[in-house]
Amino acid sequence: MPLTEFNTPEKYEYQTGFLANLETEAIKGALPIGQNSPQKCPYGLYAEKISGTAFTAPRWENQQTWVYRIIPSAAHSSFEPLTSGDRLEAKFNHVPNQLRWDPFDINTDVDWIQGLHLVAGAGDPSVKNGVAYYIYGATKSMAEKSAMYNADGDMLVVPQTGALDIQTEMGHLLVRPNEICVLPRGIRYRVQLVDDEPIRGYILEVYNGHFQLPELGPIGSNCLANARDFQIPVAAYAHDTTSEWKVYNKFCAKLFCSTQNHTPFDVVAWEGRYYPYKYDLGRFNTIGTISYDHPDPSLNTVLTVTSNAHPGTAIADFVIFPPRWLVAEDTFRPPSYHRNCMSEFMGLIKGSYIAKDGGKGGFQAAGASLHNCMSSHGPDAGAFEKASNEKLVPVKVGTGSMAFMFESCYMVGVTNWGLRACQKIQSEYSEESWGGLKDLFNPPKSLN
Ligand SMILES: O=C(O)Cc1cc(O)ccc1O
Ligand SMILES: [Fe+2]
Repeated sequence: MPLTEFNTPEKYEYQTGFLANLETEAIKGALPIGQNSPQKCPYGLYAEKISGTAFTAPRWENQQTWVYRIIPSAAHSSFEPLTSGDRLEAKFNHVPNQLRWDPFDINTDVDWIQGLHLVAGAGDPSVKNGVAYYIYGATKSMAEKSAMYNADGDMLVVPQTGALDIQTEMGHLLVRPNEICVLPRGIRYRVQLVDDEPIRGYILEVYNGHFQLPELGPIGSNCLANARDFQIPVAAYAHDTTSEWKVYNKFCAKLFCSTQNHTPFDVVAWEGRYYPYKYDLGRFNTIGTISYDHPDPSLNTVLTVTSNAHPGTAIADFVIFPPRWLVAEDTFRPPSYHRNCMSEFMGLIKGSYIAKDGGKGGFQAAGASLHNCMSSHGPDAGAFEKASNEKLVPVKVGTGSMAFMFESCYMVGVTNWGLRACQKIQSEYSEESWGGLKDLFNPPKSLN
C-alpha cells in the first residue's frame, strides 16, 4: 500500500496517465469523430486549439489540446494593466549568502491572485528563460465570476496549508497538502478555498519548457513517480453567456485584467495532452541505498524541466524527501557538506528535515531556505553531532514529514519582498548552523 493519506475517492473524477493523449466529453458526442475542425462542430460548439509547444516541436515533447466550447476565448475586452501586479515583477537581487525564512504569513482578506508573492527567481519571461518561486497565502476564494491565466510559464503548485479547489478549462481538481498540481501556461483557472480554510503554499514557475518525468536509467521502468498516478480532470462545463466575467492574466510578470460576457469554463469536451494535472506525493516510490553512502537527491526527483542545451542539467527539478528507511552501514547518513553549481530552494510541507536540527526558528513548515550556486551548506552542528554518533541500525526517518527542493541550474536571486518586506529572513541562520562546528582534527600523534 502506498504511503498516501488519500485512498478514499474524492468529489471529482479524474483520468490518469502522465502526458497521455486523452479525450473527455461532458456530453456524449461533443467531440468530433476522426477530425479536429469539422465545418460545424457537434452541438453548436466552437473548436479552439491550445498549443503548449511550437507546432513543429518533436513528437515526444509536442503538447496541444483541442477544446470544444460554447464561446471562443477570443471574445473579451482589451486587457488593462493592474498596478497591484508590481509585486510579481521579475526583479531579483543576487546574494551568495545562505538564506532561511521563518514561516510565511497568510494575509487576511486576500484571494489567490492578491496573495501571490514572488520571493525568488532568475531570468526573464519575455525570452522564455528562467524560473520564479512564489509563496501564496489567501483567506478567501477568487470572486465567483473571475478566472486567471499565466502566459509566462507552467506553475507547479505545492500546497502547505489548506486544500485548493481549482476549476479549470479542462475540469476540476482538488489539491490538498501533500499533493501537487501543475497549471500549464495559458490555461484559465479559478481557485476556491475548501470549507473556508485558509491556504498557503509554494509555487515553482518555469519560463521555459514543461515538466517531464525524469529518466529512470538503470532503475528500470518503474519507481519514483509512476505515470499512472498523475490525475487529470474530466471535462466539466458551465453554460453562462449573460454575466460579466473578469479574466486576469500574468503576462511578462505583470498583471492585466479583461472582461467578457461568458464564462471561460465552458469547455464541453477536449482532446490532447496539454492539460492541468495533480499528483499525490504519498505515491512516490522512494529509492535509496541498501549498502553505504548517501546518494544524490536527484534520486528523489518527482518532475523535471530539462535543458535542451545541456542534457542532464535541469532548468528546474522538483525533488522531495518523503518518509523512508535509512539502512546505510558505516555512513554519515544525512547529506554531507557541499557546494553545488545548481541552486537549491527548499520548503517544508510538514514535519522536519534530516539535515536541520535547530537554530533560532529552525527550518519550519511553511518556511524556506535558499542555498545558491556554490554557496556552502550542509548539516547544522546539531545534526552533524547526532549523525556522527548515532548507532547505525535501520531507522525510518521523515515519518509525518515532507520536505522538498526546487533545484535549478540558474543563479537564483531574491526579490525585495523576499529579502526585506516579508520580514521573515533569519539573520543568524548561517552563524547558528555552522558557526558552532568544532575542530575535530585528530592527526596521528607521531606528527606532533
Ligand atoms: O539539504 C540539502 O542541501 C539538499 C540535499 C539533500 C541531499 O540528500 C543531498 C544533497 C543536497 O543538496
Ligand atoms: Fe544542498
